Amino acid sequence: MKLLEASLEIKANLLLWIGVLTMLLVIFFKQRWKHRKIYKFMRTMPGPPSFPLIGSAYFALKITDQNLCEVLREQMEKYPNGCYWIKNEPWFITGDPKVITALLSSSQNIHKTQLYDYFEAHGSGIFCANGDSWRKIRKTINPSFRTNVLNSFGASFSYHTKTFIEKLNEFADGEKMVDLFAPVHLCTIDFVCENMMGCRMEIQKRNMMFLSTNLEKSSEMIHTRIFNFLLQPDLIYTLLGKKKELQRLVQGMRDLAKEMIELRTKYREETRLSNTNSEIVPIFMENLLNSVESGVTSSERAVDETVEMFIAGSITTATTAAWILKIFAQRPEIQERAYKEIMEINNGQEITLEDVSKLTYLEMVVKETLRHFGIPFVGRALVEDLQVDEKMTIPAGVSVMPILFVLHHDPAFWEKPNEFYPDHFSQINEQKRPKGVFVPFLNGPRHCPGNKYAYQSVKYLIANTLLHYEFSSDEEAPVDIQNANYRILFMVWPLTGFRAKIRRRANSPSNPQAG
Ligand code: HEM
Repeated sequence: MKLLEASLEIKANLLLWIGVLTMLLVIFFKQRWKHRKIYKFMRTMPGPPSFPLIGSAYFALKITDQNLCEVLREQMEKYPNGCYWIKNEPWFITGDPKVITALLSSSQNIHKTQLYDYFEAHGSGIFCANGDSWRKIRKTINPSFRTNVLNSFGASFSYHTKTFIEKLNEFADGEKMVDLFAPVHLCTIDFVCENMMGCRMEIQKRNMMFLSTNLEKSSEMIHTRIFNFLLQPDLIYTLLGKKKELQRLVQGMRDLAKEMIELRTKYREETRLSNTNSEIVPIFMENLLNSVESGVTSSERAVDETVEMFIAGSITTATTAAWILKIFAQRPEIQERAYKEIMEINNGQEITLEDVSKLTYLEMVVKETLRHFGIPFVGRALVEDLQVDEKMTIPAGVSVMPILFVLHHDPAFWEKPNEFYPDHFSQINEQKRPKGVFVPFLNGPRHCPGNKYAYQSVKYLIANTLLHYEFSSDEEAPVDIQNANYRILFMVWPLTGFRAKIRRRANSPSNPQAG
């Protein structure tokens, strides 16, 4: 009897196991069938070998804070259009202009990949938003970047640049190598606070250095997490105390955002009460507060949007301007040509916002800086099949990572891909180059709305600074720019910092000894 019971139990167990196994197989094959297009695409395209559980993510194990560009470059050389299984997700990593152009011009494939979720530590605003939430906020902010609004920033640029020029005098002994990033960043923060938020916060005069150093640290932590799978689970991140540290670093920016929202709200109320009919320029904060008043945006979300605009508008322009000063210091012939152009505009007097469009050589320098050191890659999760050409369609469900630094160094389009050579952007060379191979601000529906503002503010700051100071360096200019190591903090950063020696020009307009 006991024997019979035992045999029945074994049979029942066996049946149970067969049932479970069949169910798992059904789920597995259903998934494979549902995603058959993805599996087929991933099989047919080249890519590194993939292993159970980790897929092909093992290549990321070599990544440190300082060699990300190098590792990606290595991978791209092996697989220029490469398929990777990363944590069970299909990725297509590419520097191919055809794929990048098709992706950026798609009106449907504008979803950011999951990697952007880590940026929510800074705020859940437009940068990470998708779907309707993104559409609503993008519609709200677009008018803030129209030409008439941008043209109204002249007085603010002039005021804060004068403060910057005064501050730089502290370091202008012509001897010491000084890291220029924080002073430049405080100035671009002052620009953004006044031009985007309508608040003169005097960040430079109040020496609010922590805003720059904290943003540098928090951005570094977020970028490290993106490429370190061990740090990705929330539980581990919290237990290691990193979540708390990030919150602490971001707090100062959130407090500043709240302060600016309060100030601008008060200003709007006072303007309404005083019944003045003066026209209010629709800067970013005006549009945002209108959207809060009409119930489209919540007050909490308005803080997130303010923080994100603060970051997007300040750290990118500061990185670009600081790179340019570093390059001037290492390449006196480029500095001299830019200086000559600036001197010819107003005979050595202040460059105004209207003058900025005449600075064609300086614009070439800005573009060449963005070609080498701009945002190195972006990511989009396809929600619809992406037809690249008659031979290639990337199926929905794949995440695509366009590597802009590979596109921007493709020898097919650049005469001296690895050199700093502003003439890549001479009128003739620009006309020869196909569209879509230089996209530091992307193209299409999700392009950077701040592109014109970025050129305007960087050119304004550099031109007026160069009238007063000359830069030099102890560091040699690298011969092969692309094959060096860099950090990534939104954009590409030098490992040695943005260091240069500063000397006040004898004929500087504010030099008491100037003739
Ligand atoms: C040299 C300076 C800049 C560069 C190279 C740059 C580049 C970019 C790029 C590549 C993106 C797309 C990022 C992605 O999809 O992952 C982007 C987005 C964005 N940028 Fe810029 N940017 C610069 C300056 C600015 C400025 C000055 C502002 C505002 C004042 C700004 C505001 C934004 C915003 C709000 C987004 C998100 C747009 C959206 O998702 O719809 N950027 N930027």
